[in-house]
Amino acid sequence: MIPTEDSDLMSRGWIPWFGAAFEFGKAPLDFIAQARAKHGPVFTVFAAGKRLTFVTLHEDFRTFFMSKDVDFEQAVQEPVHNTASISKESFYKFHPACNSLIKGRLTPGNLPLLSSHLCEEFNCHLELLGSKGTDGLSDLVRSVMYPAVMSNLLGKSNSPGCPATVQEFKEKFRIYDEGFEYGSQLPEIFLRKWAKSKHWLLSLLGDMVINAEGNSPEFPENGTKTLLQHLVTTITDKFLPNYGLLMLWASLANAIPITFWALAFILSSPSAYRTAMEQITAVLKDQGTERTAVTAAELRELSYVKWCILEAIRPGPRGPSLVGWSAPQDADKFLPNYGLLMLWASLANAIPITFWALAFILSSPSAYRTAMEQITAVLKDQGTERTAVTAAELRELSYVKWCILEAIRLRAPGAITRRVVRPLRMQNYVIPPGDMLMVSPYWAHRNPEYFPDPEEFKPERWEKADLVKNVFLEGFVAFGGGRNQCPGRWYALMEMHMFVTLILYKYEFTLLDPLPSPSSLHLVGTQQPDGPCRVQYRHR
Ligand code: HEM
Repeated sequence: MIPTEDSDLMSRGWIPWFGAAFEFGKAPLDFIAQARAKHGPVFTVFAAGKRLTFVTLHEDFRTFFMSKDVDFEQAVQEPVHNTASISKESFYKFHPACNSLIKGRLTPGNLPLLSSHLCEEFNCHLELLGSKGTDGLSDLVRSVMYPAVMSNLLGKSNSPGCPATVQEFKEKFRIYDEGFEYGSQLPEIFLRKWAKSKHWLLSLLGDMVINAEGNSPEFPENGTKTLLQHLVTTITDKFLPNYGLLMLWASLANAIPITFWALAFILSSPSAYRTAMEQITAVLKDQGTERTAVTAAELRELSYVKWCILEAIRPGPRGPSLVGWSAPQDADKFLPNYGLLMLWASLANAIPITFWALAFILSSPSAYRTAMEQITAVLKDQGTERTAVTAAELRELSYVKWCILEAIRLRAPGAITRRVVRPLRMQNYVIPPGDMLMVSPYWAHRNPEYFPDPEEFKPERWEKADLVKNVFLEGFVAFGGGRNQCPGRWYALMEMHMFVTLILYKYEFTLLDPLPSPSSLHLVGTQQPDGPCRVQYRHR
């Protein structure tokens, strides 16, 4: 245990503290629960060279999300650098614009611009599953959702087209996603296979950015561009004022001081002054001094004056040196890297959750019955080949949405983080600047005060949430909170809701394995299953 570091503040508790990298690293999710039971609601773990201070009481979450003494960007900058090779400078410059862009494009009001295209893509990729088969449920969900969501957010030409390219993408993305947590903390040389996948994905994103730069709207029916096209425009446009500034700077900052030095050198050297003046008067002859013309031809004859200028430019102990600028090429240097981050954020959480939602529904006879009754009542007797699911129909499919929210609750991200930038008071403690402040949505959702029978899959609990007004249940923090709350949450809910509805409407399933447990290996993001979950499926 160590004392708090700010003795000026009134509350001077001792934060329970322990160096526990090894136990923590083995199964971090389990470790958090054990540490909380043993040490109370606020405790610090020293792991991977960092102090991680966990806050576990709901009453402290508001401070975590809203306090000006904690910072999101400072918490994630280094992981972003390690996982997407974005420089610190570029990250601080572009992150706010990227965040506002995604938030703005994926508001509930904008989703109808994307949803009918997404529905077509789901239909098309679901048909590729064939009329029957046996597969891992998780793999099956990925095979359909990856290409459909990529087409919807990045553009049709940027979505893996044939089964072989889908397979290749799935494999590279799986390695990248599974190693994301370690990759965010360790240099690439310790993670060769992971680094290879990362560079493969970066190069893929490089090609995608080139495709996106064409900039004609991807969805001509409503003039909408893809999220990637908007990202390209945002980053390039944000740089435009910088180009302008650089050009202004370049045109003034060097030439004018050099002119000063050339004059100063000439005036302080009698022989240089004499020679320069002889040449100038010989060339310009006896023009008037009021409007004196100096033509290009005359400049060519004024060689000595030019030498004086070149001598002033020459870097040396007394002379100024010219600073070059190469920033224009840097403007979009990191575009593929931002693209990769966006791609990861859009696939890494929603797709495992879709797997869990389906697995929970299929393994609970009553949930399955209720969901199917609702789906068949709402979609009526449309054909199962090209099934349209509109926004209005999704609104009627409330039970399916509850199932999805319940799956998110049970498999919520292991931890989200902020960096403490000024001493932060919480409970009886003062948390010192530099600490990484951690909240675990996974454990927060297991607090029986907010979620009775917390381990049970109970979709009905969501009846109390005002989902029409987009309000979740109290205590639900799967999407984080405050200024940096997940900007993709409304899109995530829409895509999962639509996909689960479609696949259950089109196919009958038989579970071949018991419901797997969640793996406690990772803190970043939603959980993966820790064992197989195979299904047999057949077209209805
Ligand atoms: C079930 C699905 C999802 C979950 C549980 C989830 C959860 C989260 C969480 C917890 C954060 C951090 C928030 C914080 O620290 O307060 C986050 C950030 C983010 N999410 Fe999601 N997310 C999901 C789906 C998506 C989707 C589908 C997209 C994009 C289409 C997306 C885009 C992002 C982005 C870009 C960020 C980073 C925001 C920033 O840098 O400020 N997410 N998400």
